[in-house]
Amino acid sequence: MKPPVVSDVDRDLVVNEAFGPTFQGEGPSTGRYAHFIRLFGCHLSCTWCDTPQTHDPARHDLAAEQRILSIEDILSWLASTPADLLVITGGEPLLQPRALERLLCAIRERELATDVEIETSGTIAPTDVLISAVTRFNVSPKLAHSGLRRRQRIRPAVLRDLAGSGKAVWKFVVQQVDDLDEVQELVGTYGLHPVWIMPEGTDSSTVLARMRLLADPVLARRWHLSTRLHTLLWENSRGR
Ligand SMILES: Nc1nc2[nH]cc(C(=O)O)c2c(=O)[nH]1
Ligand code: SF4
Ligand SMILES: [Mg+2]
Repeated sequence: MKPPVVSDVDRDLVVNEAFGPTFQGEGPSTGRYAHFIRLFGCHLSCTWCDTPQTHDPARHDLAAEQRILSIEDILSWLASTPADLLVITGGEPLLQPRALERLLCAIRERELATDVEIETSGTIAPTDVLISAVTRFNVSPKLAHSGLRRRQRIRPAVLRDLAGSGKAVWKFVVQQVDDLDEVQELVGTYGLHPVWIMPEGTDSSTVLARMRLLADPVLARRWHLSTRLHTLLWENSRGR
């Protein structure tokens, strides 16, 4: 079966799931009451991807995983379930910039969320409208263990744009202590700040074990440590 095409039409978003309330599980806002929109589609293919249902036709029936939602549909959902923090994730949300701009501007106008965060891989530059409409980009540049070639995962101009936006935090997914040297190289080369280290893992025992290994080495580098709160609480459940 041919995979569905993600198009950037202005009035609709191609969505995998919308869910909440739950807690933001990752990064600086961990523990905040939050609603999520998971957009469909990703141009990358990390070996350990935890959301292959957004883009991988070898593992999922993509036609069954995608929903076309109009911006009005999403606004009505938010109006009926007041959001403090709205998190837009994926997949790669920045593949649908125009519709996202319209959504975020309408959310601002109607005051349907206090804060909006976008989770992104740091390989697609955000538009100026998106930069002004979001509270923060949680950017996760991928390391070598993602299995991607360096030129696929590290886009210097995009990293510089995001760093220059003043709205990016850098959340690196790490498997082992040695990965921190690779993070250090990227941080130094592109001037990335602030740095959050998050363990890779989709079950609570892996997340906890890796956090314990990473804690002291992360402190020694004066970086921040993120858990994956939703994984500790609910393992790999969908819609959490
Ligand atoms: N609770 C919760 N927090 C999250 N933070 C980032 C997520 C993601 O999938 O990008 C995520 C997620 O899937 N669930
Ligand atoms: S960038 Fe994110 S959604 Fe895309 S393959 Fe990597 S982990 Fe999965
Ligand atoms: Mg996730």
